[in-house]
Amino acid sequence: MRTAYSVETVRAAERKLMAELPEGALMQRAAAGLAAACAGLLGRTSGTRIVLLVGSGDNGGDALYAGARLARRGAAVTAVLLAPDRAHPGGTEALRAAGGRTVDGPSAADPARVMAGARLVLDGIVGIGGRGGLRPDARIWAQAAREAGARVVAVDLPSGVEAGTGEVAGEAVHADATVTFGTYKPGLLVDPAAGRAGALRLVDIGLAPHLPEQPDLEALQHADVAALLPVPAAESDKYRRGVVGVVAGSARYPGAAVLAVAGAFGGGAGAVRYVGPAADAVIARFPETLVHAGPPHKAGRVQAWVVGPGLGDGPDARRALDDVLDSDVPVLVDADGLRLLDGDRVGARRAATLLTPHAGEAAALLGASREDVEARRLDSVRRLAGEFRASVLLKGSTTLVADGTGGPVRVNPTGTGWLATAGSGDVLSGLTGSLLAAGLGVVDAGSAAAYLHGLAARFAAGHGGAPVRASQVARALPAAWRSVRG
Ligand SMILES: NC(=O)C1=CN([C@@H]2O[C@H](COP(=O)(O)OP(=O)(O)OC[C@H]3O[C@@H](n4cnc5c(N)ncnc54)[C@H](OP(=O)(O)O)[C@@H]3O)[C@@H](O)[C@H]2O)[C@@H](O)CC1
Ligand SMILES: [K+]
Repeated sequence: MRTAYSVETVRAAERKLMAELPEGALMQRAAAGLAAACAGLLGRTSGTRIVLLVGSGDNGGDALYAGARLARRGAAVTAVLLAPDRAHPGGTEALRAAGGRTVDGPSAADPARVMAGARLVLDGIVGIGGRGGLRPDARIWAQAAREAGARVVAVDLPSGVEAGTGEVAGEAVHADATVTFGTYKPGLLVDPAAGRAGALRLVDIGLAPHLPEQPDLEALQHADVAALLPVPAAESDKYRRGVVGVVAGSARYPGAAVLAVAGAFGGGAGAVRYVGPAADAVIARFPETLVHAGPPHKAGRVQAWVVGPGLGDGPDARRALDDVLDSDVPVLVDADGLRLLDGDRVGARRAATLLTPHAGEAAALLGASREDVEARRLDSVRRLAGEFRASVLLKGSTTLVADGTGGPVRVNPTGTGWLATAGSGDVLSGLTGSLLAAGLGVVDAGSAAAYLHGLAARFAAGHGGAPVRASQVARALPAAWRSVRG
């Protein structure tokens, strides 16, 4: 599991750790890890041109000390000091002593000339002390770095992103890799900031013992998902494996029912009950489905419900939604179900409720704009969970799952742009419902399902990548299970 902590928590842990260590030791640990990562990336340091972009804080100090280490290995290192009179004094001295040179950033006439021939640029403009996007001087240098074709390695964070939230208020560095210290920060895992970070590398500086047990953010990895997935034992029957009920589809959108049921089978439910007007289409594709035409509560035993995909917004849809919300088993509400949702009814439920909006649906629920939700994903998912007193899975490039009780938010690392296709959300809803029916908690079910779903899309897109349809994502779910369990 990858975990991330807020900036305040990181600062508090750093203070405790620093109190145990000699002055400057922590920065040396960071710089040593950073220099080693850069040397690894370059392969050869001797004679290699490296440019450091150095801001006014300790982030610039890390870059300068790492630059000094690389200069001692034979690299030709130039530090561009963006605030020359406030650049880290010890770091500047160490770099010069190692044979590196410094350039006054704001008064340099031609950034392109400074960058010429650089294979690596270290972004030490700003780290966890940053606020807002890149300032104009920094922007010019970040742009010159990209135009020079150098690999950009961000120190701790890509400069210009909000470390604690993943927001990007203005311009930010686009890094090929980020070397971060002590722990991941939310901005490295949540978009839009995560999309600027490139490949992540964590350098151990001894911070872990000083961090609280509960992180702010968690990202599952293969082994975590494998441990969550239900595997049938010899004595399992369909109820032990979980029966999931799917209330989805309409005369107009029968396909949504088929895709949600496909997802439900892909989640390993012992049985899938379908309730709604698209039974013929469902049976034609999945003859093993148990179909029912009456109200959901008369459908037979169900251990979790999925309601909403392609449901439409007529009176039948509303009745079916309310019927399911009156049940005492976990309920996942998606798509049209979210448009019809009665917040009081959700708040009054005793069993768990999981809302699974995409950004547009989340915006409607929050009375915000879609752009706002996309720009502030972490804040949006937490607000939704708080307002509806429910768990929320916010779909998108970095899908988030919040439980509404202030526990860690889960962020999905397997997402892919290929998933932005009609019907892929229907597959996810069925898949998640299946895991709920098997007895997983809402956050575990949502995050494990998002993980498998992303992986399945990647497998369906294949090596190199090709467009996929939602039904292909569902078909690739067994491969995703095998990959995780193997
Ligand atoms: N603490 C530790 O133990 C360890 C910390 N470590 C390292 O220290 C980093 C944190 O260092 P930090 O606290 O000095 O802050 P930092 O991020 O360098 O920037 C602060 C300065 O930037 C400025 N600034 C603000 N916004 C800006 C913007 N948008 N664009 C441009 N400039 C902007 C602002 O200046 P001002 O607003 O006054 O002009 C402020 O003074 C951390 O990320 C890690 O790399 C490691 O060595 C491990 C041990
Ligand atoms: K940085």
